[in-house]
Amino acid sequence: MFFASDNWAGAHRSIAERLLAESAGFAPAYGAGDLDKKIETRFCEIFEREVSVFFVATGTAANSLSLASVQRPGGITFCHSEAHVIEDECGAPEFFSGSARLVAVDGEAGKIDPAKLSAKIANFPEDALRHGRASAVTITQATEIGTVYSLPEIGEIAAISRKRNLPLHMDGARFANALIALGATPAEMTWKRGVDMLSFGGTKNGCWCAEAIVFFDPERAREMPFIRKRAAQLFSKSRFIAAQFDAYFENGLWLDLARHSNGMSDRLRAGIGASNAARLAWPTASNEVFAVISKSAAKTAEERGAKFYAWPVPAAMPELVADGETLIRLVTSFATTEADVDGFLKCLAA
Ligand SMILES: Cc1ncc(COP(=O)(O)O)c(C=O)c1O
Ligand SMILES: C[C@@H](O)[C@H](N)C(=O)O
Repeated sequence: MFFASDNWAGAHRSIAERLLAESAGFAPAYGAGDLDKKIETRFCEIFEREVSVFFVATGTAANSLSLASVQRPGGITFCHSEAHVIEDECGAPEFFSGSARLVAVDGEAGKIDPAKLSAKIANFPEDALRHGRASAVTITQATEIGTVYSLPEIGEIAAISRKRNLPLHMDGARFANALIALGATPAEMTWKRGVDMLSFGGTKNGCWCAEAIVFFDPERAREMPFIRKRAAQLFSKSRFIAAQFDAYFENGLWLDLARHSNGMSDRLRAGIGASNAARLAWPTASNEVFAVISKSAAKTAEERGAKFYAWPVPAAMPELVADGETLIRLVTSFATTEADVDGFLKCLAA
């Protein structure tokens, strides 16, 4: 019963087998091989347009280097107040961009509030020498708290960004989960709504270590080869990232894995919703569930082997948890089974 994070899951068998198959023989290094080119073409097909793709090792690298590529001296990137880039990346976005700053924007359900974004951007006029210059906006899809931006919501954030000619980045560490939750296509959920750059995550959805930066306008990608190499993120044996994506995309495996993962969270959501020993903290749509349970139920679950994290009560929801209760985060993955979910739900009823 492993619900701590999809980062705990292993690699899907098909991806592991493809890595093994690729491990023999020789191929040009540093992204110059045929398989690298094949995957770059595959990304263009998936997004229905010419894109530029850069493999990196982690989601943090994908986020930080994407934002670094559009920064300017005194630059400001606007993100949600609970965004991974501002809460969990140890200053990497600021570091790799040469000290650009992150400015938090509030919004309900883990999503940037458009009106608050407009107001924050207005605080940074183009000639604000001391205050800093608005340089980019970033949204997380699916968000850190398991919600997803609707297509119109993405379009609204993009329209605000575009008014000030600010590139819009999407942290897609759980991109496939959001696609399945919305029933959208990759193009509909990104460039067709005004997204300029994407951190495309494969690691949390069955890959061993496969992340990519995707630019929807190759002109914007001109500096990325140098930014990536300077950050020591250019894989010499890049074909092993390409091999993972090759299996990941083959026959739609990536979407099947996300569909399963979201489905296991659906099972959790239904079980918790029907329980009189727990309740959903807020509605979620991806592979993350946040629940309020009694501390005794949490203890029972942990004693029975369940792994999950307590989660900080959002500042905007001070009344969420009563005495004797705790807020927990449950994350499902491609490897989660119905037995895992049902076993956890039984702990709540114990
Ligand atoms: C929403 C989100 N973005 C980015 C990341 C960063 O990924 P990594 O831990 O691979 O740097 C994570 C990590 O799980 C995440 O949850
Ligand atoms: C904890 C957080 O940093 C990590 N990205 C996760 O989702 O598990």
